[in-house]
Amino acid sequence: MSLDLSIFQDAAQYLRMSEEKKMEIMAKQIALAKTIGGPKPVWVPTPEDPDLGYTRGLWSETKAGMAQLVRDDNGETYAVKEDDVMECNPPKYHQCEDMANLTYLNEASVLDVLRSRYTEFLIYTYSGLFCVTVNPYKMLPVYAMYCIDAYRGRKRNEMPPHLYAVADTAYQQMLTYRENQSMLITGESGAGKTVNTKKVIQYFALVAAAGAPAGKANAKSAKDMSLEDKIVSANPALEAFGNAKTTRNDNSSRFAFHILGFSEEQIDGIWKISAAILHHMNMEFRNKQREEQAEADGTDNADKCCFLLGLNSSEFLKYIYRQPGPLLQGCPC
Ligand SMILES: Nc1ncnc2c1ncn2[C@@H]1O[C@H](COP(=O)(O)OP(=O)(O)OP(=O)(O)O)[C@@H](O)[C@H]1O
Repeated sequence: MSLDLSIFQDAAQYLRMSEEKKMEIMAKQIALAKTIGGPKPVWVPTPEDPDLGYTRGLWSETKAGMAQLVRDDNGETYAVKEDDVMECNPPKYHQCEDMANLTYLNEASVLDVLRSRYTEFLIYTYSGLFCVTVNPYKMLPVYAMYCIDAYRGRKRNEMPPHLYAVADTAYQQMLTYRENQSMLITGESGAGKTVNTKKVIQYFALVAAAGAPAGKANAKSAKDMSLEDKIVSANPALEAFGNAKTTRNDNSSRFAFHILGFSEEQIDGIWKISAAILHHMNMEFRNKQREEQAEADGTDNADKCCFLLGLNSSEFLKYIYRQPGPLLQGCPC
């Protein structure tokens, strides 16, 4: 029996294609495949368009071990070693939810599945145990409370791919086997690791709180809620100090420490140290011949840095930047 997508409300279209849409796409794919018993449908590299990577074509013939691939779009022939030919998958695997099921698991087919799903904003796709996520750069309603409810305690293979299914599997296994579980979230800068990590933490916080035994749940609710708040808030607080601006992700975060139980004095100290490091990084030095003779320029960055750290700035400069030999030798700080 197919899953009733109405449980996902607004999020349904971002999680699984409707049966009508699937049929429509399948018909198009069958038309593209077109050559049952004829030349094999294959992926042809598109060197003129590296972003596209591959386009559809047919394996027309083989000459001296080189397969002659003819592109569907412009009829050009491209020769590749026979062993390197990447065959297209049967139409039923187009936009499939688990790439481990592909008949031909090759780079072009993986890219095709991910790209074609992404154009429909189906951002989660399984590859066996892995869940591949493509950053949508817009908030989809797939993290709503009703989605969390829908994935809770359900079998992974009966639900559309989602990070929550992976999180739920880990949670259920932890309860069943009484063993710690790990999730690896990896990807390039800006891929969405932080956002997805936060969603996982949120999932655990909500599911674990909801799963507390009746009676106990009420008695402990205020305490549990503050624990949830602490768990969800811990990541951004770490993020604020651990993050850096990259060419792909500004990821700047500003989040307040009170929830995590830091005292006013500790918070003040953290801001002072952070500001001191920033001023220190902004210090410039007049170029003397030898590095150890460098002098701070006329800006007040050194003064600000030392004020924040409670140091005497002339002593600081003298010992850190002008003293020959080991840097911190004799430093009064
Ligand atoms: N699932 C998502 N839905 C909506 N937007 C997202 C999603 N994932 C990522 N983004 C967007 O992409 C931006 C970058 O994502 P994120 O900070 O999670 O990347 P990252 O992999 O942690 O990067 P870095 O390695 O640089 O820390 C986010 O600030 C957010 O705007």
